[in-house]
Amino acid sequence: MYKIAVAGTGYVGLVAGVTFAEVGHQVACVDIDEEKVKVMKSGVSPIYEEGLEKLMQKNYAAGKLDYTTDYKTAYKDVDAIFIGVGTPEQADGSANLSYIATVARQIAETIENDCLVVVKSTVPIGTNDKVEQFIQDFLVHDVRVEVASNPEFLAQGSAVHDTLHAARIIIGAESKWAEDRLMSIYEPFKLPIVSVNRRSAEMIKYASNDFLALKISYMNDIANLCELVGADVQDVAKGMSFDERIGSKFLNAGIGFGGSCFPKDTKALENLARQNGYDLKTVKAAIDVNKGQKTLLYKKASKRLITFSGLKVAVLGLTFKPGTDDLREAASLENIPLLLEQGADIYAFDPVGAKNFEKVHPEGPNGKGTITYVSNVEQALQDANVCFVFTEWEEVKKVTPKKYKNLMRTPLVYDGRNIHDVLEMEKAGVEYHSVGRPSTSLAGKKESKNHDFQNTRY
Ligand SMILES: NC(=O)C1=CN([C@@H]2O[C@H](COP(=O)(O)OP(=O)(O)OC[C@H]3O[C@@H](n4cnc5c(N)ncnc54)[C@H](O)[C@@H]3O)[C@@H](O)[C@H]2O)C=CC1
Ligand SMILES: O=C(O)[C@H]1O[C@H](OP(=O)(O)OP(=O)(O)OC[C@H]2O[C@@H](n3ccc(=O)[nH]c3=O)[C@H](O)[C@@H]2O)[C@H](O)[C@@H](O)[C@@H]1O
Repeated sequence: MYKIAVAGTGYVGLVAGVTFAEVGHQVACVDIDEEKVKVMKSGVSPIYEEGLEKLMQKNYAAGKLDYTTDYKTAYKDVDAIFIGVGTPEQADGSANLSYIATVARQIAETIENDCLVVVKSTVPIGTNDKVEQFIQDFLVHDVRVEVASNPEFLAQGSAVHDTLHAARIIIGAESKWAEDRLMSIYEPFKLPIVSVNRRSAEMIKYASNDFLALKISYMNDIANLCELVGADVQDVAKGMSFDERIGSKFLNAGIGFGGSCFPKDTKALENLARQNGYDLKTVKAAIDVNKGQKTLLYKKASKRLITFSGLKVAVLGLTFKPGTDDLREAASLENIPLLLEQGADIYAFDPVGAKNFEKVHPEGPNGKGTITYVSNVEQALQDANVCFVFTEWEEVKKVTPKKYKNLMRTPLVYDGRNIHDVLEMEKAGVEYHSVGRPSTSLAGKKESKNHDFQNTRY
């Protein structure tokens, strides 16, 4: 059993702290947000993550887990401090490391024990070296302190499961002491561990996230071409997925990737490459494709409807993906202001994201149009002129073609997550547009009269 402190109780810090306690360590979760700490002490999770609240309550009651704003007491005599604070994007795309620096300074001035500092936040390559130097420079007591990298790979919506059943734990250490301590902290998880140097560990995180982002952008690029040449990207993805080298995951085309990480981590790596005089073309392309993808359906609908003024617009899904109440870089945040700007009356359904959306846009982003938050899909669809699907929540996936047809004033659906069957929608009389698939014939299919193949050599 180790005595551990975790700095930051966001998705990464809180889940790390709770799962460390669950496997037997003694954990203090530190945050600067007093309200958050109060909420957590009362047994309530400040974020929506399946299974998290239960584990919080269980380990808090067992005395293995505590929450505090008092970092001085929390850091003073622990074996390890995990840093899980944010590294948000700055205007030039680089990562903002000021939160990390603040914690490093607090650690340097506080620790009275030999301590391993572990950077869990996603940080540019070389940051761990700087954090270690910084702590050494400001160290008040004569203790041994080293920094190790331990990037996190959990996905929001399945954070607890992903942590307890992670595909691998990455450890980036520069000494046997640091490596051994981190390995034994993770020993009770019984998971595969890959131990490398700090810079490689930092790179593994960016390379993994950006590879996944690239995979999505690649499929979106192919989807856009599919539309032009009459192929169906879902069938294409299915055909590709049987090749084990490609795999079946992250092949879903749609209105692009959002969330707190892919958008910022692609930009941060591209920025880092630029700083080093290297043109990271593949990642740049992934960013570029994603930019165009987010408002693709809005643009299509604008062409079709000319204006949204006075129209009732059903919006299904606000969060960047299902299973989370997080809105960061969600497609809804780009599309809804455009719709409101044109005077649309939006009826938005999201099982958990509405409250957060309201916080960001309390009166509607631009003062034009209106936005009403409803508690079920039926209320959103009732008498709507057009519907946009932004998030593939189960409640949304379950909407039948008949329901669209019967509830909407005009059954016109723009699906950014490709969740419905094109033919079924057509049969029910719904005009259906998705990404990289043929639209229903009600939308007017283009017949190809192209005989160029006669001149093509294969
Ligand atoms: N959200 C995710 O799914 C994943 C995030 N990451 C990375 O982990 C890092 C953290 O991300 P999130 O957990 O999403 O961040 P978050 O923004 O949800 O949480 C950060 C927390 O740190 C607190 N904080 C700020 N300064 C502090 C200080 N000096 N002492 C203590 N607490 C402080 C904030 O009040 C906040 O509660 C980022 O680098 C991110 O890229 C990595 C994998 C997954
Ligand atoms: O570093 C991070 O923060 C995390 O980023 C992602 O996790 P997350 O952002 O929670 O969500 P994902 O499930 O990866 O989805 C990200 C975005 O990609 C989109 N996506 C995903 C898969 C797909 O096939 N198509 C697609 O458009 C989703 O709709 C969503 O907007 C990674 O999956 C995690 O491994 C990583 O730890």
